[in-house]
Amino acid sequence: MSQGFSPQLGMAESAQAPKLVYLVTGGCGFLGEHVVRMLLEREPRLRELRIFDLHLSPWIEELKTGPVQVTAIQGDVTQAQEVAAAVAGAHVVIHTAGLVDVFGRASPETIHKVNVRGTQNVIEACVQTGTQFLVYTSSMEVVGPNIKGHPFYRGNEDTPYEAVHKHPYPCSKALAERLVLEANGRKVRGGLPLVTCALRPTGIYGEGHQIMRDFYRQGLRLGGRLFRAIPASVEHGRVYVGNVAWMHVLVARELEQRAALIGGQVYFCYDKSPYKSYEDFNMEFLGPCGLRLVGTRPLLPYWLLVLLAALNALLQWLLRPLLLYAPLLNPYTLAVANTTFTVSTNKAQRHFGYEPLFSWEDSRTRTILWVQAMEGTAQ
Ligand SMILES: NC(=O)C1=CN([C@@H]2O[C@H](COP(=O)(O)OP(=O)(O)OC[C@H]3O[C@@H](n4cnc5c(N)ncnc54)[C@H](O)[C@@H]3O)[C@@H](O)[C@H]2O)C=CC1
Ligand SMILES: C[C@@H](CO)CCC[C@@H](C)[C@H]1CC[C@H]2[C@@H]3[C@H](O)CC4=CC(=O)CC[C@]4(C)[C@H]3CC[C@]12C
Repeated sequence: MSQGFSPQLGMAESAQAPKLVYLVTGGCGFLGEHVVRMLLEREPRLRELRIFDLHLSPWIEELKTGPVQVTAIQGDVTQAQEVAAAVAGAHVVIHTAGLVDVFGRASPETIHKVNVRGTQNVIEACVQTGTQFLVYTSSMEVVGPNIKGHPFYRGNEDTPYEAVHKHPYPCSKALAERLVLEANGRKVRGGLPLVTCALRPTGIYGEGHQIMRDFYRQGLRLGGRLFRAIPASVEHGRVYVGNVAWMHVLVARELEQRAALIGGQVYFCYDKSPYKSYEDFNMEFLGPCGLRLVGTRPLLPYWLLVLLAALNALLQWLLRPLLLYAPLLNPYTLAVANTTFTVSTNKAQRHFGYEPLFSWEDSRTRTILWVQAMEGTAQ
């Protein structure tokens, strides 16, 4: 049961009638929306695009006027039947849906259920319905930073690193990634092998990034200032959302032709974004929007930040019966922000010809324009 998926876009093939059906889970999320739009722009063989999400966004309606059939499916990845119904007949699944929570908003059980069991449901749906190609959005968090705070400096997919986690989010992403990679080669309905791979973005930024929005609003509340908490020397890997989306589209396109090479592999998502600390990187966008980062060195000593983070965790636990207290600073986010983790690799280029679609200058400009368009700029 070959589904006629030919990733090499030869002239003859691209001129053929579009026939592929793609499913994007989490297609209304920050990354998912960019993947959806990128597919519509850059996958000429697309006949139908299914967008599966717990919460459907109104912008989907605008996409329905184009030549590709856009099907919105409100559903829950934790419900195996809903997933199987959405996957049936799809050639490719891009599984970006996930619960991204490092602030203690959701319980560890819920994070596990959505990220691990949800991924298991997607895999089983592919097997049952005969869908052969699965791209999973993993995360740098699968590798690190680890609980020991070891730096990962310009590492690649083969760099040795002790990946030990305790927090529910990285634990769930690591388990889910393992499930996806182990499923590579399983026979799907019809007898062909499932081909899977996992993409590991570092911290994604760009239009629609909720945490950037939060920092911007916090800066406005503080009179146009943010206060440095992390030393400028701690490098944190970042990658532009458009390039992450492009990597998903490209690897999905290449999965059949290069199944032996790509199947069962992991790829960090990378581009030409500069290596900087989390806060200095954010200032690349927030600075031109009128915010200022106060201090060349952290204003508070590290031990005090550790204490404040622990206090926040305690308050979260104490207040839980009454209200949800989930500030940005907690022991986990402090450890991640304060540990160098950057990647330097060309594996995606070698395996499936990935080059960033957006230069650093473009990525920066697009993100600045998005921040400026937010209500009440600080200028
Ligand atoms: N934001 C980041 O910096 C990074 C994100 N990632 C991964 O990228 C993926 C997308 O993340 P973001 O776009 O940032 O998050 P997001 O929260 O903006 O998007 C996730 C989407 O999944 C949907 N979703 C959640 N639970 C669901 C369920 N039970 N059933 C169906 N849909 C469900 C949400 O409604 C949302 O639209 C996630 O898998 C995340 O782990 C990886 C590395 C970095
Ligand atoms: C100490 C604070 C002072 O300003 C700064 C706190 C920043 C944190 C909220 C972020 C620092 C690093 C971020 C994480 C990182 O980019 C890797 C991630 C990968 C994912 O898969 C999901 C998101 C995240 C965990 C991201 C979350 C926010 C930070 C911890």
